[in-house]
Amino acid sequence: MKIDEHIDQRWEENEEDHLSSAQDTPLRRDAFALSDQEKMDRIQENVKDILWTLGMDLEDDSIKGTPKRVAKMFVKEIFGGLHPDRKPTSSTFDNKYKYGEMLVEKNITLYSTCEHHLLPIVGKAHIAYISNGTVVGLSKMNRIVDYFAKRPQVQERLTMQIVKEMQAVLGTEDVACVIDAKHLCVNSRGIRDIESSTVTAEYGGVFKEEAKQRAFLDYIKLDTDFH
Ligand SMILES: Nc1nc2c(ncn2[C@@H]2O[C@H](COP(=O)(O)OP(=O)(O)OP(=O)(O)O)[C@@H](O)[C@H]2O)c(=O)[nH]1
Ligand SMILES: [Zn+2]
Repeated sequence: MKIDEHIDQRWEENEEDHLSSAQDTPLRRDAFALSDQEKMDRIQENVKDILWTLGMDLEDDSIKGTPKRVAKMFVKEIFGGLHPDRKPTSSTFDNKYKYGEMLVEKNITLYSTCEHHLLPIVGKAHIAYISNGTVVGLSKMNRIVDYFAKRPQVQERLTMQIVKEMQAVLGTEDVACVIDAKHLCVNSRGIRDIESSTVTAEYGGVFKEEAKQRAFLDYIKLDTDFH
């Protein structure tokens, strides 16, 4: 059986309704019909083909393991966050101590991959929220960033996905995220501007108010002009 027929057949067996929104990563409905191992086997052959086409000697000691390495890196590492099973479970707690101000988790290290060129995006994410009775373990914010970053991404979508997930976990709209990142597709090729970086922001609930945004940006000391 050809692999695509195989995917179709598995999809028929597992079909369930899937409502997607604008912030969702554009996945096909059969995205998880293949197992991780089947994906790695297939990608390994694809990478071998690319290297062979480029004229590389695949018998060379240093290169012969590359197709397998790249396949594993794609499926298990840099695109590992495509699979919903890998979404981190976020422990939440009652806000017993009644902390009512903004909580900011800043300078979260971010490594993602630009979906236009498959080159790295490297930067920092900053998240703020105001509890409405629930608080989340601090490290869970770093984990949420990492999960959504491990996909082919555009920075705008990544920023929105982080906010949407935090809102769902905390049961409040009052969540904000700012990302400041360098795109290697801009820095190392194409226009080759090593200095430029990209800042994106998503503000939910009370963070739509300018005063709250200012307070958040003050915490993270990002020099952003409003007008
Ligand atoms: N909006 C947005 N654009 C991105 C992001 N990452 C990369 N890009 C841009 O996607 C665009 C793709 O443009 P194309 O003209 O199709 O590709 P290209 O010919 O390689 O373009 P150059 O990079 O200008 O050489 C480029 O301008 C990238 O800078 C992102 O996260 N958000
Ligand atoms: Zn790019």
